[in-house]
Amino acid sequence: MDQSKEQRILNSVSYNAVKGDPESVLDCIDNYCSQKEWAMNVGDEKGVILDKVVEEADPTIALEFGTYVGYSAIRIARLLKPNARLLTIEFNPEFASIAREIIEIAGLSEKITIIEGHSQDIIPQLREKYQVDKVDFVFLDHWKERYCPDTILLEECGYLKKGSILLADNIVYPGAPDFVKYIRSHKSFDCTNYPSHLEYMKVEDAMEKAVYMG
Ligand SMILES: Cn1cnc(CNC(=O)c2cc(-c3ccc(F)cc3)cc(O)c2O)c1
Ligand SMILES: [Mg+2]
Repeated sequence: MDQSKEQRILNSVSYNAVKGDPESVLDCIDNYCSQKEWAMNVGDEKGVILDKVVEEADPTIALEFGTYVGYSAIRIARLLKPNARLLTIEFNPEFASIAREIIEIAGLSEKITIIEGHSQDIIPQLREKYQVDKVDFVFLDHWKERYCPDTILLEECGYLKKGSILLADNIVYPGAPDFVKYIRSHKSFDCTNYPSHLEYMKVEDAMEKAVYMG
């Protein structure tokens, strides 16, 4: 059977990246996806915005929706302090298994837990099953129509604390209009928009940061 695009990305990382070096894994994926096959990684341009917000948050517990092949999980985890960890949720089992291998090549398997399943099912389990009390940083990069309901669910489950930082990808393209309307009109969130471009393309996109004010 023909290999998937995601399998071809793994092949490229496995062949070209330096084992244990997250930067070389990121560079390999960015080179492959800008020169060979486009893929929906946050990419190098929006990746710099992600880096800056992660450094601002300096999270102990980080949460990601939409692992895909693990590019943003590596971007986040490479910046985490020694005892900090990232939980990343992916519904597609093929993506999750490719991400597990790419994260292993980056040498970040100890800092990253991949949880397979649908976000709305997993969020209520984070406290009991994954010992999560509060989340310090959340990266939303999964199905765009899930951004809003999952943010509401995080708040309802009590995982957000004063200063928790949410960062959402693809605010312009593919877009998440209900999330933007909700978060910008919610009194407990302080929002900032970061104009950028769709990964590996000259198409306009943006990221939205929302700080929970308690
Ligand atoms: C199937 N699936 C598993 N995870 C997801 C969630 N991610 C996205 O949907 C997503 C899509 C695009 C995109 C797709 C087509 C296009 F023409 C332009 C942009 C870009 C992104 O950065 C994304 O995060 C979808
Ligand atoms: Mg995205």
